[in-house]
Amino acid sequence: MKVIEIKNLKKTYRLEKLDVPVLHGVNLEITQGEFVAIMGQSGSGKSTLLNILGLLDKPSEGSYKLAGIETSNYSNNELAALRNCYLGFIFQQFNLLPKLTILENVSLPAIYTDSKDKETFRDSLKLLDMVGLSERIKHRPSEVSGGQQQRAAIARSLINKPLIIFADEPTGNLDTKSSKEIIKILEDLNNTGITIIMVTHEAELTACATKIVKIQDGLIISDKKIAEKSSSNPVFQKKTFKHKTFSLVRKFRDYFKEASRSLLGNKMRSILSVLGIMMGVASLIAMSAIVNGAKRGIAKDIANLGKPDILLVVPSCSQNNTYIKLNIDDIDDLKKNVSGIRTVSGGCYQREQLNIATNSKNCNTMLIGVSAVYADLKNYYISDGRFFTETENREKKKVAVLGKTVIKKLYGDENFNPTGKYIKINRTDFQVIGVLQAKGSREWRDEDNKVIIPLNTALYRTFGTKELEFMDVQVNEDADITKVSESIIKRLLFMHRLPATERNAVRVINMNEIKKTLSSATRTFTYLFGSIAFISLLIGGIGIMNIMFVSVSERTKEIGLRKAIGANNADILFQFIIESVFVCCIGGIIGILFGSGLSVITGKFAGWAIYITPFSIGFAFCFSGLIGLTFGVWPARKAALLNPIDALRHD
Ligand SMILES: Nc1ncnc2c1ncn2[C@@H]1O[C@H](COP(=O)(O)OP(=O)(O)OP(=O)(O)O)[C@@H](O)[C@H]1O
Repeated sequence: MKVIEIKNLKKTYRLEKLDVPVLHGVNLEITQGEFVAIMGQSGSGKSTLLNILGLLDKPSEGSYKLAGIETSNYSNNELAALRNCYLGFIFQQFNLLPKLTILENVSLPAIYTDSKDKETFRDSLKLLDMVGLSERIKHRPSEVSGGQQQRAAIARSLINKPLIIFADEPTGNLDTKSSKEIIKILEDLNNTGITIIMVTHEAELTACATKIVKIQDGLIISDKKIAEKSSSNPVFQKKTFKHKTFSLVRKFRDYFKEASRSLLGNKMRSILSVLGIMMGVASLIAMSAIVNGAKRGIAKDIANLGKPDILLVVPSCSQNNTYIKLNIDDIDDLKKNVSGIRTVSGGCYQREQLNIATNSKNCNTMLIGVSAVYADLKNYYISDGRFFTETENREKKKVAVLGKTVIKKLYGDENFNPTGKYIKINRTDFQVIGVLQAKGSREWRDEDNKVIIPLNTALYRTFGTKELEFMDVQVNEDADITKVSESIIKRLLFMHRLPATERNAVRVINMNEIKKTLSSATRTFTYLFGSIAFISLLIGGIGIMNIMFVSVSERTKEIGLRKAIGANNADILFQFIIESVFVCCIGGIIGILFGSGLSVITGKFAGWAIYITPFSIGFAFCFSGLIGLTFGVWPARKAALLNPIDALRHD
């Protein structure tokens, strides 16, 4: 049976502006089981012909039938499958992958087939035994001699049980003894029915050939059959030349294995790739931790501002150095005479910190005197006991509500319930009637380090003053807050007998405005830090792309070899994309750990609130994978589209 039939085959290489015709209409027939030696002078076109016969290159013109089927109708992927299943290659340069062991090199073509791992392992061992390399399976190519490398390459070419073996000057780099050994192996293989097509310069190596084809200036000048030999390889009849498909799961497992192998094989390059993305992810995590911490703090501040629609009234200094001395009568006056007001709370606090003593323990804290409605307006919740009533306020009762920090300082345990007990404020006994629910501390400010007493008690018994420091005015829901604010100023100026020109003697602050400002500051923070982190990740991604391009360029020969032994475009594309995604995900994980550690340490030293959310961790990880995918596609595509023979010839 004719296994190869070519008619009028031409090949012209196209250089930039120059056409180089190499084969000028070659006709050749090879029968199954033959051992063909192709000979000719250097530059005559032997390798070009062999590469076309081996489906590594395409002819410019003419017909090439492999097993009776025209090959020009096959797609690139089908050609890859044909190379993988039916053809074996032995190169002058051996083309073993230096980072893989001899055993791994031999098994390599099997990863592009559907054969089982165990089978491949067993077959590889058998083949290595056959070529006399059983003792060297764990060695790397650089650790064995040239002859041994070529024997390993022969074993590799046999792993998928090929029907034809193409050998391009297989002994070109070997000494005489090794050359003889290699030719002997090829002869033995030919005796099992495998067709051998070998390019050689050396006439003595053609002793075992059954046919010698001589080529000169791109034309066959002699095609001489020396011995009659043909075989009817039973495998040949069983096999069909069609593209095989096999489990995607297995394919991806192999891509993953190849990617990790290649990353481990190029540690320095992998570390550099990981580093770039790691820094990007670390900055993303650190920034999101800081922004989320700040957001939480701001949210707490907003909550501490109390109910919505509250106006804070505070004395202020006008241009004439006048300021309104707010007093307790203003509270009732505003309630009565300004429409749109729901309730008013007055307040004063001791700026100098007080000494509160009980059981001989002292504690410095903030003493605040407020109206009974204050707790409701400012969202103060009581964890034990109760807040004081308006009656207790009017009757100047000596009762106090304590914050958790005060309790901890006085009783040693913040969970202690001191209701009913007495504490001394300025040598006067106050009964503790309630405990404030913890609000937490924010940077230097501890919201729980306070004692609240009724306003009248504070003014008349403790502070000895009639001046209020602030008033909180809650506005009706349907009222226009700006108008109410204006009316309050007018009423206070009137009550304190000040002209309208002194309107700056009091300030009315709209808490809603403050809330809006805080929220918009949070948003600005998020966008600012988010874009910085995004840019640093982008830079990391561009770094990955550069390194991947370098990797593709460094490994062009490897890509050529993989394609020669059967990898199709998708195999190469996925291998490189998975490598890039894999590197980015590892960079992402290290970046998450590094960024979290960094933000916690920075937070401790700078006194910033830090909050690392599971979302930001998940987002950083997925985003780093996405960066790997996005920036890996271009280099991977470049690798996938390489022509096998051009890639193999790459230096
Ligand atoms: N990719 C290419 N682009 C342009 N010219 C090429 C290319 N490959 C080969 N050639 C040219 O084609 C001609 C034949 O090359 P080929 O490698 O087939 O010769 P050969 O007979 O195998 O030679 P040798 O025995 O020295 O390997 C040479 O002149 C070579 O320069």
